[in-house]
Amino acid sequence: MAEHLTVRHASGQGVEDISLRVAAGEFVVITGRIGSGKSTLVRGLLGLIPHQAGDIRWNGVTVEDPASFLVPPRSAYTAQIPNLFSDTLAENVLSGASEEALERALRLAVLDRDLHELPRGLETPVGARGVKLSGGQIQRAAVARMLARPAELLVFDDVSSALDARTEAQLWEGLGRELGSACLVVSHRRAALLRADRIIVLSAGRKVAEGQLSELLRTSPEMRELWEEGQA
Ligand SMILES: Nc1ncnc2c1ncn2[C@@H]1O[C@H](COP(=O)(O)OP(=O)(O)OP(=O)(O)O)[C@@H](O)[C@H]1O
Repeated sequence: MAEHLTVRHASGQGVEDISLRVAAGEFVVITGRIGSGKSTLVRGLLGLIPHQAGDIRWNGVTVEDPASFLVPPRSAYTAQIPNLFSDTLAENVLSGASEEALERALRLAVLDRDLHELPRGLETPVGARGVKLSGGQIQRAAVARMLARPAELLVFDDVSSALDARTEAQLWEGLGRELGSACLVVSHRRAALLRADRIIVLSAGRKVAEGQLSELLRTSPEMRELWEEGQA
């Protein structure tokens, strides 16, 4: 879906000449150190920041305006620091999706266990004027919102602040079991790396390795270091 993509911030930093593909149903992890360009790459890919060179494609066809095209039912995204609207938790998760989707979305996002702690459960007002949720709860609510409507491609930018390692493994396993969507996941966690069909390793804005975990652990020093430092 990206061919030779270059995305630079005003500072000049960013990612250079990255090509990546995600096939239907595939689970692809983008990993790398802090500041290696993982968020810049997914934000550029989704058209949330402009790219300076390269091409974004969907089923082989160039996408002229990714920001308006890569939305449900094609693609959905959870940002590293998402926002909730000033409304109830239920409305934030549903925002127009069907009620039947709610229970599954809450369960898959591992938010169901938090509901009894909230003063009014799903009817608790959240967002700027509502009850203050933890950073993890906000991120899980955003994941639940993403899962409440079908999308062929789910993009997660680092959910590790929302989920402990075991719960993150549960999320990836649940997605695999219950949804057929392709996943593009930014993560440094072993839970994600172990689940990955393919891993893309970034370093200083460049793709330095790509492949399956076992192969990368043999061939990529950067992957080996990341794995050994892994906090999972
Ligand atoms: N909005 C911005 N404006 C200017 N430079 C930025 C901006 N966001 C990121 N950068 C720079 O671009 C480079 C890549 O950052 P990016 O956030 O994509 O890395 P990352 O791998 O996602 O890191 P993290 O693990 O912290 O999320 C870094 O050098 C960073 O300082």
